[in-house]
Amino acid sequence: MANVEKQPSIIAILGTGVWGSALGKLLSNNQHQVLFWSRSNSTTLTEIIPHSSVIVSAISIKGVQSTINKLKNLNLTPETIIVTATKGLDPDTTKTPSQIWQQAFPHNPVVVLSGPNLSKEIDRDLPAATTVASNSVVAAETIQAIFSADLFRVYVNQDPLGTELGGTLKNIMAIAAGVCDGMKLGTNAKAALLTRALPEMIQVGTHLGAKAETFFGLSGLGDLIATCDSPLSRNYQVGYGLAQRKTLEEILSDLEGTAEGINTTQVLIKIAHQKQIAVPIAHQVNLLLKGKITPQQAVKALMARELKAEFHHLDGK
Ligand SMILES: NC(=O)C1=CN([C@@H]2O[C@H](COP(=O)(O)OP(=O)(O)OC[C@H]3O[C@@H](n4cnc5c(N)ncnc54)[C@H](O)[C@@H]3O)[C@@H](O)[C@H]2O)C=CC1
Ligand SMILES: O=C(CO)COP(=O)(O)O
Repeated sequence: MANVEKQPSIIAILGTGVWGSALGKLLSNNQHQVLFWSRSNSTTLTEIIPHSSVIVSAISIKGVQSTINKLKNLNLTPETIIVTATKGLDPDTTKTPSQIWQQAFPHNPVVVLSGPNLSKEIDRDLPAATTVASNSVVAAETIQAIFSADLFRVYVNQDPLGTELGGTLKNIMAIAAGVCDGMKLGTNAKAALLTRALPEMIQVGTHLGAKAETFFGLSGLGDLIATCDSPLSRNYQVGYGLAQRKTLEEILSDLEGTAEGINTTQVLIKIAHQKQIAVPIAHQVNLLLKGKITPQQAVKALMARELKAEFHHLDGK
């Protein structure tokens, strides 16, 4: 890590859901002053943004653009670092949250924070690691210093898109993993699913400009392992419920917080169609979410795919 001072900063957190609250707690424990904003509390953005050197967004994807629109009138200084912790894709533009933030604030450094970070475990002070990624190494190292703690280890990465897509795409795979466990398909099936999920994520990521190696890091493989193996994951819970033949409406009515994978699946299918990328697992998750197939039919379809070499470079396709 570069020689970045761990001085107390004033940090605005946008979104007071479970992730925004957990991030706020980490920062308060590091002696930073945390100012929270959410659409439902009485504090206004005008009251907190001008005082903050860092803005952390932990808003679900559906609220990112409207929150940015509110911030645009506030004349951010170009030194203000924007950190995005959202794991989703915009349904209208298919953009990632960091792309939306960067487009709105082209002169500000934008840092992606993503990793295997189930908020309930972090709230219980269990050890965890994450990645902060940016085109600005200085900004990423500043955020690394601000968040790092005895129980929260932060790595820097220079591939913000790959870091963001790892955390976003694994939500689709977490739905599939929940289905797999809910159907009690066994350990072999789960291992096969997760192992094939990773190259599917890499295929999409590299088509969109991310580096393949990023997907082997905390934000890719790390988050895939965490979310696909934990009943704490809301996306996993969605898949588990589908395997029990609950409707999506029934599942969502019991769900605590946001399962971004539902929207991400739809957006990914759109991207995959436009760019002609094969996304077999996401395709089955999409059909399941839409109620067009049963979990059993999804398994059958994945098992019946055309036989092929394990790695693309082996058959040149
Ligand atoms: N909970 C977790 O363990 C983690 C969650 N994330 C990501 O962080 C994001 C937030 O997740 P959670 O806090 O878990 O969800 P949550 O459902 O608990 O909170 C969502 C937050 O977004 C805000 N929001 C939603 N729509 C909005 C709108 N139209 N305008 C303004 N604000 C709006 C809500 O008010 C709330 O503050 C998601 O993208 C999630 O994938 C990332 C890492 C870990
Ligand atoms: O991204 C997460 C953990 O890293 C949280 O997963 P869920 O959104 O599925 O709960």
